[in-house]
Amino acid sequence: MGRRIITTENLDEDVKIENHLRPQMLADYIGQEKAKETLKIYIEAAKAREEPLDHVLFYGPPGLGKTTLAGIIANEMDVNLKITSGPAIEKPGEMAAILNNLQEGDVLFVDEIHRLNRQVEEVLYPAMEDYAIDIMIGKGASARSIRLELPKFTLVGATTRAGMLTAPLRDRFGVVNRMEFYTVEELKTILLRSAKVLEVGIDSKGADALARRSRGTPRLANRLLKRVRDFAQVKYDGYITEEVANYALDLLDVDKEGLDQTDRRLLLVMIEKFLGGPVGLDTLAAAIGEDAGTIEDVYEPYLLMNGFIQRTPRGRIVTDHAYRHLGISREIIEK
Ligand SMILES: Nc1ncnc2c1ncn2[C@@H]1O[C@H](COP(=O)(O)OP(=O)(O)OP(=O)(O)O)[C@@H](O)[C@H]1O
Ligand SMILES: [Mg+2]
Repeated sequence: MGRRIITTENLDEDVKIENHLRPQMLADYIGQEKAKETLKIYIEAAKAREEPLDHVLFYGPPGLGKTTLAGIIANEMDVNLKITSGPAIEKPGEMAAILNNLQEGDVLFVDEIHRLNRQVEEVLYPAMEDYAIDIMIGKGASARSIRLELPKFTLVGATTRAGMLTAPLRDRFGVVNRMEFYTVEELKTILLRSAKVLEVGIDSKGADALARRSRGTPRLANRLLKRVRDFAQVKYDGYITEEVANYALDLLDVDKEGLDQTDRRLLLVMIEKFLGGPVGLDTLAAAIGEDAGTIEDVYEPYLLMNGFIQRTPRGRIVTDHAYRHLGISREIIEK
């Protein structure tokens, strides 16, 4: 499959622009009102008690601002941010070393935390609960375990797959936040702010057109902005209006509802091969040649939220809204 512009995964080109587009403080962070509200209270309370913030877990689809929030927590608490990820840590000793090098109050951000292996994860249990790790000394019969005290720290975990976290790990987070898709209004605000940072001219209707096609996801909004900017520069006089935005987005094959080719192909396969469903996740995954987990975490949430598909006990079904959007008549298919 070709690279999707609409993919919400982190592409290399994003990393460059993302870092200076990331809001640094809570007040600049748009949307996610519920998460923001809770964090604000916990941060204030922790600061007043001069204690580290309780461990925080963020979960939800990619590109909704989990990493950004981890950075903001560190900034608001005025402490260091250390970043690692589940797949990056292979041995318990590596995790122990990272923990042992933290300073009092630091934030340790563990991205893709559901991908930690079991032994590494077990190091986190006493670390999170008692700020201590148990280390084995010696070998064989003389082996014994000693307890090493750690500085008090805050673990911030992020995952796209909350269902894959083990219960003991999940239970050790004091604050658990689900990330929501952003509204068009929120995305518009983010886009106007990003345009300012990138020094791109854009009017309100241009921002609106981009926001509508960003799949509720700030990362995509910023990426589309960048693509459309290039386009405006070459084809128009560098200014993004509604017309420029729509023209560029049509060329990029992102439709009015923010669906790209992969989304549409998923719906079409469901309609053409499975008469609109119900079809099971694994069957669907095999039919379009994608991993079932990727469909579930990356493609499906947006399609579900916007009523293109529904989940039933017997599998996924395509809705009337999707048929209308694709311009396909249900009757013709069902004959
Ligand atoms: N609330 C927000 N306000 C403004 N910009 C945002 C906001 N949330 C995210 N962004 C922008 O979107 C980009 C992606 O956000 P971020 O990297 O935090 O997502 P993520 O949830 O960590 O994604 P992943 O699951 O792929 O790691 C960032 O560069 C940031 O500029
Ligand atoms: Mg991230």
